Amino acid sequence: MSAAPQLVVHRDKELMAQAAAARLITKIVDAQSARGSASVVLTGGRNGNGLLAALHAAPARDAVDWGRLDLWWGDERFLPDGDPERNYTQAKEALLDAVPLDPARVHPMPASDGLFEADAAAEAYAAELANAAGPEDHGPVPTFDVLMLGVGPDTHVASLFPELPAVRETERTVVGVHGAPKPPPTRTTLTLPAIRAAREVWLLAAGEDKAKAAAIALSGAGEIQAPAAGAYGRSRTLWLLDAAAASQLPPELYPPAVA
Ligand SMILES: O=C(O)[C@H](O)[C@@H](O)[C@H](O)[C@H](O)COP(=O)(O)O
Repeated sequence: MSAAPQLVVHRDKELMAQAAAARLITKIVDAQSARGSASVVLTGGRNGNGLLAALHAAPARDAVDWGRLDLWWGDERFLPDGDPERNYTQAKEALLDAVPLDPARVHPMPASDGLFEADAAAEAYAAELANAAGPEDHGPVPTFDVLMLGVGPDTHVASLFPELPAVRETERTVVGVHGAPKPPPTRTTLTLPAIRAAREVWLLAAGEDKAKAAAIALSGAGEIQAPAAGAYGRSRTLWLLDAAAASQLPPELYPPAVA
């Protein structure tokens, strides 16, 4: 488990998205320089897609070698391929269709009109992750350089919702979700063990509607009641917030004490 979460608070959600995009570019470029490729897990939702749109517009965008980037998803809404509500569809619109990715290195989660129903789709994605893992990963998923997670107002991350079975999973890396409180009800999601395989986990929270969730998750809540509290990386856990989302954090967490 990484040390205590780090917090970075930006003025507003637009600046948070731009700063997070710049941070991601640097992280990818550093990984590609050190290891020849980079591995990133994308998240759905307004903050996740806002970051991708900011990355699309970033002046340094093409410092990334897009052909040597592996993209995975933290969760997916179990809908037909091309459905506008799929996280993959929205990521393509926000960024992916505008950059020269290697299609073999882009790994969307299965759609509902494919070969599988949701639970089997989750098993298939877990197998794809395991197939991509090497001896150096010491586990059933590749070592992601950055795994990004939007934070829901109820503290959910990916499709791990408070008290539901998926957040309690301790063995499998991907599971199906049924009866999700955030539509659509059927989803597939990485589990906390898979999330924790990442070198760095970045949690994105912008907007007043995330203030309570951020305060709960960062104040010692348990992961079953507050899944965001259980999302941490091997070497770093970074919360990227805007001032509105940070507005209810306890004073010992934010603002930082003046040295
Ligand atoms: O499929 C999804 O909906 C997302 O993966 C989900 O986990 C999202 O990141 C959060 O609900 C935050 O969404 P917003 O950024 O839109 O609040």
